[in-house]
Amino acid sequence: MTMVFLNKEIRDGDNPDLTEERKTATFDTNKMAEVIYGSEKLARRRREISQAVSLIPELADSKPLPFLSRNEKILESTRKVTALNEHLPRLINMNDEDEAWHIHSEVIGFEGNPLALHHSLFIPPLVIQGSDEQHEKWLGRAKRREIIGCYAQTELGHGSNIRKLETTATYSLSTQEFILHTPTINALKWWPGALGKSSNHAVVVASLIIKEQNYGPHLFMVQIRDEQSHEPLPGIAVGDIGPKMAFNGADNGFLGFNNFRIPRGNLLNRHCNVEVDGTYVRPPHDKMNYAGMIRVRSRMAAEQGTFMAQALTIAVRYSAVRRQGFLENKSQEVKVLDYQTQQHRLFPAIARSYAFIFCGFETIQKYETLQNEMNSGNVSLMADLHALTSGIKSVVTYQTGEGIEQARMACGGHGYSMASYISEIYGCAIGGCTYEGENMVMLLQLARYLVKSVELAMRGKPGDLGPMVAYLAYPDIKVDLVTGPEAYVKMFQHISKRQSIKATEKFHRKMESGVSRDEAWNQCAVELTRASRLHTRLYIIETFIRRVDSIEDLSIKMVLTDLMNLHLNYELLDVASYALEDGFMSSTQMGFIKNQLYSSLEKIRPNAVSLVDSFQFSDLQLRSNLLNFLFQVLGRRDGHVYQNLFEWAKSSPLNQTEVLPSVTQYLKPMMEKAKL
Ligand SMILES: CC/C=C\C/C=C\C/C=C\C/C=C\C/C=C\C/C=C\C=C\C(=O)SCCNC(=O)CCNC(=O)[C@H](O)C(C)(C)COP(=O)(O)OP(=O)(O)OC[C@H]1O[C@@H](n2cnc3c(N)ncnc32)[C@H](O)[C@@H]1OP(=O)(O)O
Ligand SMILES: Cc1cc2nc3c(=O)[nH]c(=O)nc-3n(C[C@H](O)[C@H](O)[C@H](O)COP(=O)(O)OP(=O)(O)OC[C@H]3O[C@@H](n4cnc5c(N)ncnc54)[C@H](O)[C@@H]3O)c2cc1C
Repeated sequence: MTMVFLNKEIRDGDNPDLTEERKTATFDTNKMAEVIYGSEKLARRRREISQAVSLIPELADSKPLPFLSRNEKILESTRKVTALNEHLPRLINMNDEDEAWHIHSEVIGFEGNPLALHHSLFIPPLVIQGSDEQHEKWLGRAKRREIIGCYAQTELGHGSNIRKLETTATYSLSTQEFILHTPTINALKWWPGALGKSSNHAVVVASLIIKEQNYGPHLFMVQIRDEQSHEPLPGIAVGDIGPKMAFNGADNGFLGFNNFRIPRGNLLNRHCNVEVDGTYVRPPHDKMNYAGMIRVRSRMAAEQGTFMAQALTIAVRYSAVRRQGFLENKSQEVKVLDYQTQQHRLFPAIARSYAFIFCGFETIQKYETLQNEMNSGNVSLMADLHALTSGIKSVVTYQTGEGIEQARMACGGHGYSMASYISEIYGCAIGGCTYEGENMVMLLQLARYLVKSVELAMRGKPGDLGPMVAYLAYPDIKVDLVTGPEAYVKMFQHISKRQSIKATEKFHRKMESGVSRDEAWNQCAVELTRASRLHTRLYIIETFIRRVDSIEDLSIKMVLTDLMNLHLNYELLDVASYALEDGFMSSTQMGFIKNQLYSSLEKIRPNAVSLVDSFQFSDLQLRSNLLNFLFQVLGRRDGHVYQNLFEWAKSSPLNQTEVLPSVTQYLKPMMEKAKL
């Protein structure tokens, strides 16, 4: 197989409609990939990895995954991930997390696997919260995969409100051990990925109790299964929680403890500790134990942006080969991509994918700075990054869900088939609205920060506002949108500021009228979450503009400017009512935004296929290659969807026999009976 990524390069046998699209592009997709992934080297490495993977047959799916049972899915994902691990040292730089993520998502896809959480949720908290001694003890073993782990925090009864987790870790002075216990059914750990059947270790989050005092949630390293037999250890009840909307190649699980003892040294104690005599040593920040969650949230914008980009690659390519209906020329049906409604469905989502990826790389860097600062004892950046990532995680997951669903609908009936792969992407991505902090809960976390910031501004202390919220104290000066992106930012700042102030004032008025603080907060919660969304969308816009400003290559800058303008107009139109309400935006400006939006769609049209080609997802990653094996087929780079859809249907297990037992056992007798 030849892997070809240059948009202008034409491959024999590709669907001519797609070839035509690639010819009209005004830029080089390899150059765009450098911008998306950060550098020539990073983009090239991704291509090299995809190329290498494509040459190893055992890394491909052996069957179309939707036709497999749950057990078969887990077996298949485990087969692939263990085969992959054998090849990894040769294929990637083992210290590079992005390369690891890329190769896993290529080989495993969205079905998950029993090691996915080992790398993303078990090792990181051990690194962040474990002492050097603890790293010595477990980290090497974990990295070598001598042990398999997961992150067990959520319980049957509590996920969002961590302070109320019921699993206890009681310090025993006499034996210098912690006794882990699950006092009620509600306290069973519930959801942790890879816990059910695969892990033999877990980082367990439990309430630390010393001399009957509760010190809140802390992290403990716990062995849950025997390393030889893989049987649960005495005092442990563990199992799978059953099938989910997606991610069924992974075994999310439950876990209960019956007075299960672990040594004192198993409390992850880089930042806090329990001394032999039971003295508690506080961490430098109250929420230090939550740092791992900030880390994961900081990675979600780029991750979700990539998920949406995959669905869009499938939908845009398909829309360029799907012909249905007529425009002016009645002798040939048009590509559905030529319909304005189709463009409006897909192009703003392409812009959001780019925006999320750009924003995501910034937040990952911010987290790395935080991590370095924390290691040297400075925790002052935690509050800001917690607020920022809480908002970003919520907005990107929701909008990614919207974008993927639009991609599905854009593929008509074939989008609803699992052959499109879009439902699997959707099922996995939409989980992001819930995992790593339910979206409303996280928006309300950001709202706390915004309310405090507005209060500072109201108290005449704008100098105390961080750069992220400085605009809350800016004066209102009308803007002329014709002048370009800065004016859009100012308009958005006004909208966001006004909503934050309105929500804060409402909250204050409620309290002044005698309503308790918590009740007043709840009565303003919808307005508060609106403020958080606006603030976050403003932040994403600003990162997009910053990124485009930094680009030197003219052809790339031009097409990304078109995409950015589309984003600016789409986003502003979506929230225009906030600015129309107080007259900050005129109806003439509203008309201008709409016209700009429609003209952006036209400008993007010739580059649409190349904009998605630039993500450089392989056919394997999109589950769209149908070489020796049968996979999902809609997003194929070569555009040959129809014959492959037919092959896919033929491979359905239902078609392996002409007459099914459902017919012989039930339908046939029913019809016979009806004849009597
Ligand atoms: C190598 C790659 C391998 C494989 C890849 C293969 C394939 C890829 C393809 C697909 C994979 C895709 C996806 C994966 C699929 C599944 C996901 C799997 C994992 C999911 C994991 C989880 O979900 S883990 C559990 C996460 N749980 C949560 O997030 C819980 C949310 N709740 C909380 O965080 C807290 O309870 C709370 C923050 C909401 C409230 O905490 P609380 O203690 O009650 O605090 P408050 O009283 O509200 O606030 C007090 C002050 O504290 C401040 N605060 C709170 N948190 C923080 C913080 N983290 N940092 C700093 N400050 C914080 C808060 O702001 C308050 O401050 P004030 O000043 O206002 O007082
Ligand atoms: C695919 C997947 C993988 C997961 N993997 C893991 C894992 O590996 N490890 C792990 O520990 N956990 C994991 N989880 C669990 C996940 O983190 C929790 O489900 C999530 O944090 C939400 O908590 P919850 O289930 O308690 O939701 P709830 O909090 O019960 O949410 C229910 C509703 O209540 C609302 N609500 C709750 N509190 C408030 C509030 N204060 N204000 C306003 N509204 C509120 C929510 O907005 C929501 O609408 C996973 C979950 C999923 C779906």
